[in-house]
Amino acid sequence: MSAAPWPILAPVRGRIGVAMALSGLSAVLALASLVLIASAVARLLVVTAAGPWLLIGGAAGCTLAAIGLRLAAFGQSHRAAFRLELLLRRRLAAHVATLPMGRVQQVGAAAIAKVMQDDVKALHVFVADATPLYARAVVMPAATAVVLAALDWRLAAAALAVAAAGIAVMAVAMRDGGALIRAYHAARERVSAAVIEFVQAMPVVRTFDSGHASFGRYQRALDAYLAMLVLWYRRSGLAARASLAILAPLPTLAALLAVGLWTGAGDDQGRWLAALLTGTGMAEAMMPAMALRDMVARAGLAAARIAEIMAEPAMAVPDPASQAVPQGLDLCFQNVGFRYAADEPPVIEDLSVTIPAGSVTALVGPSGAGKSTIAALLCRFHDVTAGRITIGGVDLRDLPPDRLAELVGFVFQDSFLFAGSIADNIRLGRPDAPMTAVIDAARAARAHEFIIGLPQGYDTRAGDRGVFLSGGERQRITIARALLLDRPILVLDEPTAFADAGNEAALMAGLAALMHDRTVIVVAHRLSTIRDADRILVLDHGRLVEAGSHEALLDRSGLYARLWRAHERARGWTIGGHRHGEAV
Ligand SMILES: Nc1ncnc2c1ncn2[C@@H]1O[C@H](COP(=O)(O)OP(=O)(O)OP(=O)(O)O)[C@@H](O)[C@H]1O
Repeated sequence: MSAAPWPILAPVRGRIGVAMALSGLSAVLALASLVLIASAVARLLVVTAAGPWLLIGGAAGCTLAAIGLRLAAFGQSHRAAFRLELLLRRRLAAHVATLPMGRVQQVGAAAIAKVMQDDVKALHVFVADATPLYARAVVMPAATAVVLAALDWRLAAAALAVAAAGIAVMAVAMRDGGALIRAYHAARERVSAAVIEFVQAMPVVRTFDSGHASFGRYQRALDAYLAMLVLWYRRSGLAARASLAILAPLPTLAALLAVGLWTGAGDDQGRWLAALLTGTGMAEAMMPAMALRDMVARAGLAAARIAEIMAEPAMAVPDPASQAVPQGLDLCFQNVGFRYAADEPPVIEDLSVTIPAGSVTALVGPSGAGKSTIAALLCRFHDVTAGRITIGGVDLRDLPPDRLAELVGFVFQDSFLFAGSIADNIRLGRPDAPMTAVIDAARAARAHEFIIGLPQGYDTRAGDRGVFLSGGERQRITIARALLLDRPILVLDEPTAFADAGNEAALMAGLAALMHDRTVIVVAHRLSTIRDADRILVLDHGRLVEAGSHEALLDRSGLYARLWRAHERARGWTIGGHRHGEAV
């Protein structure tokens, strides 16, 4: 992983350059002010000399200008930081929007959000605060060395020797610095992740282990973090403190005094005073170098993570010139194969089946058979790795994404609600839909009754910090959303997953309305919900093993018949081992 943040700062390089130049100039003026003060004091020591008002005025002017330039430098760097933050967030958002949905799920929405928030923020802080300091840490010692050399080479040599000793000891403190900083940040991130997991998993934690085992992970992360800090301290603690002591003003002052007295360089009071005033600042200006190195490393890590997301390949989009138009809406799987990663075994193998337009097709099979993967392939969350899927004879990959979205609607298990009103959530794909259409969709999805019971009805806020809705209620809102969109092909992955026995029937009635005149592919665990499907495709280990109507499949006495019998048995049994209807 590259640890250099500079390439990613290219869009604001100009502004950063100006900020650094202003900061460097400010350092030079601060130095000039010291030289002028030294000259003024030297003049005052000579009784006959007239009041050195010009020098004092010059020093005051230089100081004010130095302060002004420093403020201007930070102003520039902050403007650059805000611009960079805006640019990076926009670019990341635009790029993430082009990634295949399946890849977004694999990388993890939380991980992507962290890059877009925290890593971009880290670069903001770096540009805003570190770049002017960086310029100062380089310009100030260099300019001081020049001034000292002009005053007296022996005094310059003394100050440089102290600074060199400080840097040498600092280099010892920073050996393995890059690796240590990376390990330190990795340990810190593990602590953050463990805290988040601990808090998010609180309901499970409290139910199952009263916190002992789960706290262990957090504890281990903290222990590793502490061990990291101790190691870092052992490796570099003494050297770091020694370097800070050497780079403090006193050692330089002592060296300048000693050399001045010894060589006679101090005979010229003006020069000596100037050397004493300016020389102490040389070593001190180098002190932030250590903190800056850490900031550069942190910004480098953030930049590398941003670059990693930006390097994720976008979903292949068809050539805009190719105007492939589906002839009808038959869905056809032709020798479809799919694997989640090149080095993993296929989860779908040689699937060939045609789903006629207007039919209801159910996908069933044991857990892990590949049902949800097929649903995801139909929505192009992933692209097939062998064969092809066509709509009306056109490969999904040859349809522009917005055209595909116009044809295929979906309802998945994890129904996401945006922060906004319930009505806006239903309107998501059709923001201009009239309220009557929203209510009709909610009625058909069996959501209207509970919505009007909410504090502000359809205007009640849902999603983040909104009203608390049950899993089934959220799912019915997403079904209403799909209904309002009115897509000709509908993919439903476990649409009744959260429904209880009572509202499952109501939900199925709503779904029946949704299925009317549409091509529907429904993934189901509860076989009772799909027994009326036109055709049931039975999958096992990624292969199509049976296909037919409920009755035909029962007659075959194959996998479907076994699944059905298991389903019936499960429905008949209650916890405690009593059959429905038995006296308890
Ligand atoms: N994002 C993923 N990355 C890697 N492997 C995955 C991913 N999602 C699913 N799989 C694997 O693909 C196989 C098929 O999973 P899939 O979710 O499609 O099965 P399913 O039939 O829908 O199962 P279930 O009924 O339990 O939901 C499983 O072996 C699963 O572990």
